[in-house]
Amino acid sequence: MRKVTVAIIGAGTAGLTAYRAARKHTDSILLIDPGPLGTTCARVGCMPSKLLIAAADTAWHMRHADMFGVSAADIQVDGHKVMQRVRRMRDRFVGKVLEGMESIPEQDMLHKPVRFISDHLLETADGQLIEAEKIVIATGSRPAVPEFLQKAGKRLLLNDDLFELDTLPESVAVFGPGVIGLELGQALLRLGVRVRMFGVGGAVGPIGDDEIRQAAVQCFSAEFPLDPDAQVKEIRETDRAVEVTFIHTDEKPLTEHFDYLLAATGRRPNVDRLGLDQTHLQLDDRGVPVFDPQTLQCSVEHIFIAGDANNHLPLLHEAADEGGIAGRNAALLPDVQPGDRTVPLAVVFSDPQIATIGMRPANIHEQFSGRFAEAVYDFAYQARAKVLGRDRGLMKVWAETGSGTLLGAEILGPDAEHLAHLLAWAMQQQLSVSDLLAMPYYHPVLEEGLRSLLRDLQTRL
Ligand SMILES: Cc1cc2nc3c(=O)[nH]c(=O)nc-3n(C[C@H](O)[C@H](O)[C@H](O)COP(=O)(O)OP(=O)(O)OC[C@H]3O[C@@H](n4cnc5c(N)ncnc54)[C@H](O)[C@@H]3O)c2cc1C
Ligand SMILES: NC(=O)c1ccc[n+]([C@@H]2O[C@H](COP(=O)([O-])OP(=O)(O)OC[C@H]3O[C@@H](n4cnc5c(N)ncnc54)[C@H](O)[C@@H]3O)[C@@H](O)[C@H]2O)c1
Repeated sequence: MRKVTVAIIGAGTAGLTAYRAARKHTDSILLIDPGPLGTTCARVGCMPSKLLIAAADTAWHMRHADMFGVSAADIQVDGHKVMQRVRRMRDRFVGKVLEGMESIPEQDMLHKPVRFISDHLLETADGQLIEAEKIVIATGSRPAVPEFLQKAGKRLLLNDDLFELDTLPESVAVFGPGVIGLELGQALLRLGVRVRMFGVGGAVGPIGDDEIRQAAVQCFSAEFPLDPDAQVKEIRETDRAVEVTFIHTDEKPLTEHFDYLLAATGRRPNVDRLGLDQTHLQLDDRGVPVFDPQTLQCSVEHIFIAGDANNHLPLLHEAADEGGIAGRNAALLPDVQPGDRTVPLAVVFSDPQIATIGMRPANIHEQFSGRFAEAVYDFAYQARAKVLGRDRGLMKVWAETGSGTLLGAEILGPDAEHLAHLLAWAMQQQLSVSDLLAMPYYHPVLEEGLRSLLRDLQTRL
């Protein structure tokens, strides 16, 4: 039996940062992962999706060049070349991660999946035992595919599969207008793929505010058929397609055929195959260990959980931050300290982009009832957005009455990624509306739209 001070299960973003943080305090450490290595973000997540979107944006701008009096005639999208670049660049990003892992001594790694057989004991499939004083779970997540979508058979695509396609398909039915569905579905559409998007319950992306959600539905459905609350009657795999029967706007059933069905219906943490029932860990109703988001410590004091595995904030920068906190706390147990968590920030790389910053609207309504004000801004009136031909979307900011402290914001609009950072950084510094209004604003820039919103918000405080 191998005995170690710290075992880290999963060598993705969270696991690797946990390893580096723990390694500062102990040499007795084991990083366990059967692979494929290289992180979800670089292999099948953030990076290949952004590469596909970059190609799609280029095609879209060329197609819309006419509005500026510029003609880009005969635009061709070469599906093979698009996918080749996605994979070539993706492989570089993965290569960088693997290169970074070369500094990890081979004796610190175990390339096998493990399960718990007790609070301190892990076992590989071939019976190898590892006794660990402290354990960090960092096993990530995988797509959650509802049973009825499985009827698409071999025409069912997950994000992992999409990037392996040799060329672009002719048509794709996208299930789930969440973050992945919007990003990949819109990118495919802009590359010339026929896309129809189906949702449930009306949700679009991570948007919490109803007015912004409705604006998003309007915006996206002007570009492709999107039903955020679809009634899908049947999914069937045929010899040459996947057949989707759904209730159309005229209340009649309609059947359409697609090359593929892309399931983007959410992700589930990889904790169900870890043998957690063999431990004393307290689990929530989804089977995820209950944990403290500040320290990442679970109910069994020597076990920590970081990254997508805890399903708290399944984003790259959060996985990295959590890995660092969990690795440090595991190594130094019982000296467990709350780590620095940053203001919540999420960006969807659709067009228009979507961003959520700080507290969610529902929480603001609950926790600041009668003590907050909000203001909304329509990008249709924004000079810079009009110049760029990208004047679609809404932005909302919430602030506490009296103090004027910024509480949260949601943006559907051009370059939301940058405005979102500005707001997140301001919130992290606990700036107020008047603090932000005292900042310089150039002309003509998108930030002037934020200033108009803040002036309006100031009058409501
Ligand atoms: C299509 C897509 C696009 C995305 N885009 C963005 C984006 O633009 N921005 C952003 O912030 N986030 C994005 N994300 C989310 C981001 O990729 C994840 O939040 C992040 O990669 C999670 O890191 P992690 O370390 O928790 O998991 P991972 O990187 O998945 O690492 C988990 C590791 O655990 C290993 N493992 C699993 N089970 C076991 C076991 N039993 N034993 C040992 N090892 C095991 C796996 O092999 C894997 O290496 C995207 C995700 C997807 C799917
Ligand atoms: N830009 C980014 O930061 C980025 C990009 C991609 C993924 N991610 C991360 O990955 C996570 C997972 O992304 P995701 O898009 O899979 O999940 P998600 O939770 O964002 O969206 C899932 C969507 O599927 C819908 N849905 C569920 N069941 C359905 C069904 N049967 N039919 C139709 N629709 C259904 C949900 O209502 C929701 O709108 C995100 O929450 C995010 O944390 C981040």
